[in-house]
Amino acid sequence: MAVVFVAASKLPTPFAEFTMHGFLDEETGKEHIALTLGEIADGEPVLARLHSECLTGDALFSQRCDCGAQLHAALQAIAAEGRGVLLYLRQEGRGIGLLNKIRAYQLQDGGADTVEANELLGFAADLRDYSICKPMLDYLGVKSLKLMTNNPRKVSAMKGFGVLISERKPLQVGENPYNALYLATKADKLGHLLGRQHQDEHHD
Ligand SMILES: Nc1nc2c(ncn2[C@@H]2O[C@H](COP(=O)(O)OP(=O)(O)OP(=O)(O)O)[C@@H](O)[C@H]2O)c(=O)[nH]1
Ligand SMILES: [Zn+2]
Repeated sequence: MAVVFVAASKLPTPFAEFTMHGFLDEETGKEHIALTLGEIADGEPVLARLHSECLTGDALFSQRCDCGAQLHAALQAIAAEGRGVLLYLRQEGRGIGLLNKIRAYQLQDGGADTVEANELLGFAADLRDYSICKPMLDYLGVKSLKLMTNNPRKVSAMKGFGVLISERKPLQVGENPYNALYLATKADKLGHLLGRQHQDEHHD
């Protein structure tokens, strides 16, 4: 079982006209997408975002999280550079799925934080598996990333799969009164690098 390429098309957006590549994970049946811009298979580091699905933030303007603002900012940055890749990964709710995320939000409405809510539902805090990224990047010919993320787990996961990370670019956008506690919990319990002191990190 593998993640296989199925079809590609143009995807015009307000930011740029991307190429959209569709992939099927034959093991889970999940359908993932890569948006690409420019020449990315030349071996040079590629501006990249590995974005986990958040229907509420990405499509419904939710302010409970920072996902929509991060998606917007990442596409804008790729368009400004004229070159890059965004993998849109269908691992909603850090891998627990949309309906369980709503259950988790209900628990958070009652006072739990985002990690406690997952645990109360019997899930680990973060169930995402980034191994799906590797065959997608291989298909696209991308070998090295300038990765837009605050999440060190994404950096170490990619390195573990042999993908070079030339640079981590912080992506701190979309903070608001509704997601302040959520972002603080990500920093405290999930290791996200959200302090003001974090500058771009260069890796060898
Ligand atoms: N279980 C759960 N998932 C959430 C909650 N809030 C947001 N999410 C999910 O968290 C994920 C966030 O994905 P990303 O923005 O790609 O990843 P990240 O770990 O925040 O790292 P960054 O690259 O720094 O943004 C999405 O799958 C959201 O659906 C929550 O309260 N509970
Ligand atoms: Zn979100």
